[in-house]
This record gives sequence, C-alpha cells and structure tokens, in this order.
Amino acid sequence: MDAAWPRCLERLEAELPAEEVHTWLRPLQVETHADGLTLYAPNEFVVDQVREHYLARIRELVAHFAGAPAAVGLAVGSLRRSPAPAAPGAAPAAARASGPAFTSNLDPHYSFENFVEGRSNQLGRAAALQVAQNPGKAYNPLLLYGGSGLGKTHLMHAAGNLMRQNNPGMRVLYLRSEQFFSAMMKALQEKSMDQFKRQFQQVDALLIDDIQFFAGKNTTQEEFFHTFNALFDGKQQIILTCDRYPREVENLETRLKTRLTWGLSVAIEPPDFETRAAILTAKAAERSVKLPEDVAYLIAKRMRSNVRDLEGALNTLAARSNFMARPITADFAQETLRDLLRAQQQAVSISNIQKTVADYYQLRMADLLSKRRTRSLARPRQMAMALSKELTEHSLPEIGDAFGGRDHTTVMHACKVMRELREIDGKLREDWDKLLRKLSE
Ligand SMILES: Nc1ncnc2c1ncn2[C@@H]1O[C@H](COP(=O)(O)OP(=O)(O)OP(=O)(O)O)[C@@H](O)[C@H]1O
Repeated sequence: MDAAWPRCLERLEAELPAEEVHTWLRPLQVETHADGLTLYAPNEFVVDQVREHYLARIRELVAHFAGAPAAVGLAVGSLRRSPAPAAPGAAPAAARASGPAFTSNLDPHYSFENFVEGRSNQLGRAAALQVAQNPGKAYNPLLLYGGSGLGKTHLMHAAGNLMRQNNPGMRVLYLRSEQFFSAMMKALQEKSMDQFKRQFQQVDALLIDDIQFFAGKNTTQEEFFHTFNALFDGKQQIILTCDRYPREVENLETRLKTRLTWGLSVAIEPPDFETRAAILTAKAAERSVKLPEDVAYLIAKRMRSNVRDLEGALNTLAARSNFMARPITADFAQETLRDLLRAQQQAVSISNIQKTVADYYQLRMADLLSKRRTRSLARPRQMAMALSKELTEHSLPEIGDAFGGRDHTTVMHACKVMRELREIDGKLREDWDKLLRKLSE
C-alpha cells in the first residue's frame, strides 16, 4: 500500500497538466492503512476540488497499484511529524492526523516574532499586525506590494496565523493567485460556478498572494471582483500582495485596480544593510547555525537584492560547513559563495552608479564628472563616489580614476562627508536610501 500513492501521483502527472498536479495533488499528505489510504488536504477548498475532479481517478489508480480493492479517504488535516530528525536509535516519529474542520493553507512557520523589522518593512509589518488584531475593521483590504522575496508572503501568513491564534474558530483562507485561477477555470468548464462562489462566502478572511498574476486574465478578474465585493460588503478581511503597485500592473481592469487600493496599500522595500545583517543573524539562530558577526556583515554588504537570496546564501553556507565539518569564517564564506557574490557584484558598476545619480539629480554626466565645484554638482558627485565605495569592490584610487582622475583622498573625503551628513540631514539620507534602492533592484 505504501508504494501505491507515489505511483498514483506519477501516473497522474502523466495524465494531467503539471499546474493541476502542483496546485491540488502535490500538497496532499497521505496516511496509509492496511486496507487503503487517507489523503489530507490543507483546507476544505482543496478537499472540494480534489473530490470533484480527481478522487474517482485516484481511487481507480490506487486500487490498480495496490493490486487489491482499496479504500481512499479524503479529509482536511495534516500529518504532523516531529520537526527534528529522529536521534539515532530513536523510534520513528509518530505521524498522526489532526486539524480542525477548517484549516487554512497557512504556513505556521511564518509569524510576527520571526519577522525582522527594519525601516524598509516597518509600515507593512505594523499594518499587517493591526489587521490581524482587528480583522475586517482596521484596513480593508490590506495590500502589501513590492519586489520579489522581500517578505510579503511572510507577513500575510503571519497575519493569518495571528488571527487564528486570537480566534481559533476563524476561517482564514490563503490562496496563491494561481490556485484561485485554476479552481475557477475548472468550475467554469464544469459549470459549477455557484459552488465555487459559495466556498468564499464561508471564509472570514481571504488572503490572496501575487495578484499581478491576474493581469490579462479577464474572466478571473471579473470573478475576483465579485468575490472581493461580496467579502468586502460582509466585512470579511481581505489581504492581498502584488509585486508592484496595482495601478502599475498592465492589463488589470481599472475598476479592479481602484478596488484593490481602497483600503491601505503599503510598500515593502528592500532591506537596508543593518536589516539584512539582522535577518541573517536571526535566521542563523533559528537554524542553530554558528554565523560570526563579521560573516553576517560580509554577506549583508555584498548581497543587496532580496531576503530570499540572503536565506539561500545562509543555507548554502550551513550545508557546506556541515558537510565539510568546517566552521563558517569570512574566508570560508568568500570561498563558498564566490559565484553568488560575484553575480551580485556585477549587477552594479561605477558607471551605472554615475548614470543613476546624474538622472536622479537631473544632471548631465559630463557635469557630474567635471572639475567644477559648485555645490549643486559637488554633493551629487560625493554621493556617487560614496555609493561606488558602498556598492562596488573597487578601491579608492580606482573610484577616483573613474571620476575624472581624482585623487583617492578626495573619494575618502566624500565617503566621510556623506556618512556625517546622513546622520544630520534627513533629505540627504532619503536621497541616499532611494539611490541605494534603485541600484539594488
Ligand atoms: N524581515 C524579514 N524577516 C525575516 N524573514 C524574512 C523577512 N523578509 C523576508 N523574509 C524571508 O524571506 C523569504 C522570502 O520572503 P517572502 O516569500 O515573504 O517574499 P515575497 O515578498 O512574498 O516574494 P514573492 O513576491 O516572490 O512571493 C521567506 O523565507 C521569508 O521568511
């Protein structure tokens, strides 16, 4: 019986579009019994989809591969396994089915406690927390938007988990936009739209991730628009994420764009250096990885794109250190992450920085690089030099050369001035942050 489900999945993969298997069947957890098996789905929504579209075929295949009649049950729940690997000699971790009647697709790992706060995500975190504490009342909908891997999904799950923690009976449903889309397409094909719509009337909070996916999909937008309105009228909480401000998403209906931004829309920005280092330190502690401070700084300095990449770097380091039984040091990190760090470094060059700074201050490149010392040129020039030191691996003399053959002490002075001004001049600090962000995209 144990082998029946993997073989059944394999066969279904050959028979069905990959997207369907990925969306509905892969997330199922299986518990085998002597005379059959039970499939556990993360929530009722998935149970309905599986029952309606796949269960009959699953039953046929399981019986076929088991070589005998087999009972296949389907229920909401999950198989809880002991999170730590079993110690040598210990009995296998007991697996058991659990879960209330409505679970939510929420990942319990994501919480506010393990979300590191920084200037870049402070507002988003505060808004998500407010919403979780006053669902349907604080801001509706809450829209979190920003680039990939910056923590939008994390905050969304954290809000959902907190709602359920405060009120265990609350029905919170998390869906990726693809899941909404694919369930709707099925319902349309099979003329079961009424049932599709009813599922949403039962939820207290609906969390939809990555709504930019709806762009160009007109029927989905129409349906989502109605679902949205019904929930909104019923004061059910809606939380959405998008990879940019919805008004900037092409091929999204205007009335939907307007609705999406009715409540509160908050940008999640790429984390600054301190936050990146704090995230690395926190993730390392969570995983019991010994990450010295200088290594956290090294990675945080060099990897500026997003948190997912930071996590990837940490995982790579931890795995290699484990495997080679070597401690994580700065040298070890340089050696292990060489390619990754180089790829990040290539993304920004001095000329790239000069161009971005010139555009930002609406100057001509020739003026920025000229010897003229008027204040309106000197500050942007110092800004560009300091950014070059911060963002590239070039030496002071190399940077000086790239700025019309200036001496390395001029570059050093520019870095010092910028550091001091950032402490006391709010406008300049804002310029610095904006430019850093632009250059780190
Ligand atoms: N401030 C933070 N503190 C701790 N972990 C974070 C933080 N920001 C992001 N992460 C982690 O980074 C990873 C990527 O974040 P997440 O999946 O939430 O990104 P996203 O913005 O939803 O990206 P996408 O749009 O690509 O889905 C997750 O593992 C998340 O836990």
